[in-house]
Amino acid sequence: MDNSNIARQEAIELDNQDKLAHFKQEFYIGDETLYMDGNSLGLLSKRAEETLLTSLEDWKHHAIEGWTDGEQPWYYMSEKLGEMTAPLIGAKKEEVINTGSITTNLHQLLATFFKPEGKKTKILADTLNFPSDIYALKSQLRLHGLDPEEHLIQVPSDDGRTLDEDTIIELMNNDVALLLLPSVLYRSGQLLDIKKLTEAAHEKGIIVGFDLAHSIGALPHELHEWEVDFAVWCTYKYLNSGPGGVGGLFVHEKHLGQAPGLAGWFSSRKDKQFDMDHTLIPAETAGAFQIGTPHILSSAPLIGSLKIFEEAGIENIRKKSLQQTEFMMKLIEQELDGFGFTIANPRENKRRGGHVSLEHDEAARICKALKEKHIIPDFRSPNVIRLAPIALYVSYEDIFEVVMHLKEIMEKQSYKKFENERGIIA
Ligand SMILES: Cc1ncc(COP(=O)(O)O)c(C=O)c1O
Ligand SMILES: Nc1ccccc1C(=O)C[C@H](N)C(=O)O
Repeated sequence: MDNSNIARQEAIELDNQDKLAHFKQEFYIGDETLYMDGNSLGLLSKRAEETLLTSLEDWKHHAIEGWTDGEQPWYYMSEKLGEMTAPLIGAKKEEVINTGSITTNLHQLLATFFKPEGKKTKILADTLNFPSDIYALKSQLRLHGLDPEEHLIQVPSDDGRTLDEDTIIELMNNDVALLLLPSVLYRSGQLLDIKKLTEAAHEKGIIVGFDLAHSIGALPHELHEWEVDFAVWCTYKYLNSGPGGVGGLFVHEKHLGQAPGLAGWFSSRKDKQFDMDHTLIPAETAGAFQIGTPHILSSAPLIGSLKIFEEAGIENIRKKSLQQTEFMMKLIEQELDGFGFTIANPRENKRRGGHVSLEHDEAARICKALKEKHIIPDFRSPNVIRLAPIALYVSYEDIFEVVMHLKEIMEKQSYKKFENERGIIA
């Protein structure tokens, strides 16, 4: 048997031993498709579909009464989802609420926690974070009358892929009021040491926020114990809530009880909200950081989806995800040697998230060639192919197939018939 046949055999054996394998049947995907893009948009599960349909039924049968009656009362849905999400991030249920999007939640929490005072007026972030977070930071600085050129410090990267925690810590000086970082970097998949960074920042009196977009649902967190001040995330990636699915936020217990920077009537204590008083009495939970009416139809699928996480267990998901990405990297090294690929994510388990980051000069058109073969990766400019074998619905055999198709594309140079440019949505 040649090496690729040995690898196929290994994939089949790993699938046979896999205790999470049965979850794959719960997700919708074309028979021919090998979906590697669950880190951008997760797949629809039957359970998410069911809980969305339940909310439609509640609307159909209860109309306005659906806020309190019906199977999934809308008035409490964001809190219920917060409670279901808490175990995925190591939080108490009061510390979590399902609301907004990453960017709007970030605005809310910056409006609440960024309080420039005296010399402490700067925000520390990095040069590799997703642009939306940086736009939010700059606009919040401007709202305070501060010039981002001077007040936003962005930690540089030596290799353009990863960040060095010690360099970040060196930049935590007494001028810094707030630190915002991604837990996992969206391009390279590097997982930062949240605990170490939080401890170091707190020693300098810096408020710490994390963007969990690329880690929630992929790996466990201990936000309460690590004393992270706040966190934001989306639910449409690893949590499979659907396009535009409502996001979430975490505020540490020690900050609960304070008024939200951006208030609205859904920031209210639930029993007080309909008093319609013009003085806000904020919820004593993370619910206080909601603003307006919750987007029920974009929240309901998450109920079903999170039930799958409750059953599967985030520790088991992480274990499988690490084994799958390891298997994928091993195959890439074995089968794609000499074709010009670089594995850009860190190799140690404790420094990587749920996707493999492959760099290639022809990445944009290699992605197009993969899509022609019904393999869905994503491309991130200028040269990254992201491949995310999602533990809940990708098998080891799927991973084997993806790498073998990639090999064929490179051998036949079939990518050359495409332009090496990104599409409108990369
Ligand atoms: C790290 C990160 N932050 C922020 C965003 C933007 O989030 P949203 O559009 O939900 O505000 C994304 C992806 O869309 C992301 O990957
Ligand atoms: N929200 C989206 C809407 C349309 C297309 C992609 C996205 C993404 O989420 C991209 C993702 N944040 C990324 O890591 O690149």
